[in-house]
Amino acid sequence: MKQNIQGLYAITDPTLTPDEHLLPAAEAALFGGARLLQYRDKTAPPDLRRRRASQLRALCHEYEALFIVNDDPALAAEVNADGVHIGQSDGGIATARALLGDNRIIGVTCHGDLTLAREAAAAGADYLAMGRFFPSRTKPQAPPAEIATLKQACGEFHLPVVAIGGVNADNAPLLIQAGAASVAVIEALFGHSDPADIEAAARRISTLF
Ligand SMILES: Cc1ncc(COP(=O)(O)OP(=O)(O)O)c(N)n1
Ligand SMILES: Cc1nc(C(=O)O)sc1CCOP(=O)(O)O
Ligand SMILES: [Mg+2]
Repeated sequence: MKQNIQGLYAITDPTLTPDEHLLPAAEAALFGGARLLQYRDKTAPPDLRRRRASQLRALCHEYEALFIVNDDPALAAEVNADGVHIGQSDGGIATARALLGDNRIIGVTCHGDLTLAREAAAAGADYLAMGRFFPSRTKPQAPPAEIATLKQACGEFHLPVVAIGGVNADNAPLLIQAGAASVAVIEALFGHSDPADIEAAARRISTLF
């Protein structure tokens, strides 16, 4: 499972994709080639989050893609997700590892900071997420990161590095050439409402790998 952290990493967004369209939108991204899918919803009530996370896990596994839950290691454990993504304020790697065990994936936000990346790698992260590399309308306040730092991280760590922030089919090649194992994308996929357009956008990015 951990060796499959590679390729297009789709991340859901409740503002861009209303709940009633979540499953068809996610399926379109998977059909277009997404290899990982993260459920990122900070606003849905707990029951709905549980139900959607279980449904997305099943969908991802139909496409042999990895299913990751954002922010919430307890939910990831409860729905038997493949892993969790945590930021610098999301409770720490040790807590997540205690809930998820050694076989699940823990991804960690390291911004553009090699010190954070070294700490995350030493604490047992399975992938390092760096960004944001381009302006992002989804998370404009995310601190900017340099592609030179991405290149350095990809050379230094024996872990996959995921690049995020304003990524689309036109700029993704810069990140892949720098060594990113995966690019994480929200708006360039889910900014489309027609599933056929989501699928086409996913395919354009997926074929870059
Ligand atoms: C793959 C990936 N990389 C970075 C993030 C950002 O995580 P975080 O810093 O915790 O911010 P939020 O997503 O929780 O707003 C991510 N989710 N996924
Ligand atoms: C959730 C998130 N985290 C970031 C970081 O830099 O840590 S950038 C970001 C938003 C990514 O969405 P889009 O592809 O629409 O820019
Ligand atoms: Mg977070």
